[in-house]
Amino acid sequence: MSSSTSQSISLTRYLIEEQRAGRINADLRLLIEVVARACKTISIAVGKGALGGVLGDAGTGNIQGEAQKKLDVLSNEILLEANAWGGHLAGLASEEMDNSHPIPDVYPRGNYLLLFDPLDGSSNIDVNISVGTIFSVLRCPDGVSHPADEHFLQPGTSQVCAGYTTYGPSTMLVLTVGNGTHAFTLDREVGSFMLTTRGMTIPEDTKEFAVNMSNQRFWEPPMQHYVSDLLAGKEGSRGKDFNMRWVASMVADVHRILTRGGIFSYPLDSKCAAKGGKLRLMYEANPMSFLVEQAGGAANTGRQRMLEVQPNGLHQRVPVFIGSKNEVETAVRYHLEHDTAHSST
Ligand SMILES: O=P(O)(O)OC[C@H]1O[C@](O)(COP(=O)(O)O)[C@@H](O)[C@@H]1O
Ligand SMILES: [Mg+2]
Ligand SMILES: [Mg+2]
Repeated sequence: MSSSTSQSISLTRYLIEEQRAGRINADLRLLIEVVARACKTISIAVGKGALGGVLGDAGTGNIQGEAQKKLDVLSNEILLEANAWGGHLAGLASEEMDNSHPIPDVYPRGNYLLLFDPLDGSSNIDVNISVGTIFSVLRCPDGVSHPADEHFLQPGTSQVCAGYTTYGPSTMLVLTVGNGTHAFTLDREVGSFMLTTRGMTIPEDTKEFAVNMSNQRFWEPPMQHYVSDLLAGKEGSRGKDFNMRWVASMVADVHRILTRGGIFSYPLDSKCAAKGGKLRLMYEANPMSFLVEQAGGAANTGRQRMLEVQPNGLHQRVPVFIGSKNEVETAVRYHLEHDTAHSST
């Protein structure tokens, strides 16, 4: 499993190590620092809860057709403000904004594109359960000075960095720049993210699954079959008992999996089929998939490796199976066997 570090180094020191090793350049290092600083500000706002007047609905909606929470809007503004001045971006895109935003000429600009889910797990904000921020970094295509939505539509394999922050009992940042996945814990006294787990690794097998079971009757047959075999336990074809967890904050569910293994899935169901799924490819599924693959896990739509999906829209939704490698492959096998058996009919 992963190695917790007795002598913890700061995020800045870790990023300088990566830059010295030639794996990242100064611009990406500074961009990550800007995002981390914005997440510290969000962590303070989340931590204030009712005292800070940040709970409840904002009274506005987003392009997803969802009612925005005050913290969705506030977190988005904090990330926008911090990155507009950062000087490392050509453009950014967010769950809470209809279209991407090129960085205006008056600001210092860079060659990266940032995508983010400013506040993940919004349904848990008002009930004091862990929420988070998820982000993904791509390169701006050469010769493009004012990137538009289409310039962000790069497959997950093109990500140069991905991360999330969880605002829970402690605030943690989990990050990859393509050299493993590492966890940093915010030391509130010092105000710095300190490396607490270097090289997170996900066990290949697991006895723990996470899915919103209340959607069961809307699932496709292969998903019904897969989950009923999990629930059948050791008396069933899987020959072992499985436990279930569902926080309803993807960051919290995936963090548990990066820490002790498991499988998280938000499959296609007849309620969200027209939209292609519930969770968003560009700023939820792709960054989480990069982090999980870098920790030895797997991520799939049920029919395709997540990171190879060619995006067709900024807010595109996809089915998600992510976590322990062998368990994700098992879930995929149920789908492929079903599709093969039903391909002629
Ligand atoms: O409400 P459900 O069906 O349990 O869905 C929960 C899922 O929706 C999400 O809250 C969607 O993300 P946002 O909160 O960023 O919109 C995920 O974090 C979570 O995994
Ligand atoms: Mg989300
Ligand atoms: Mg969100």
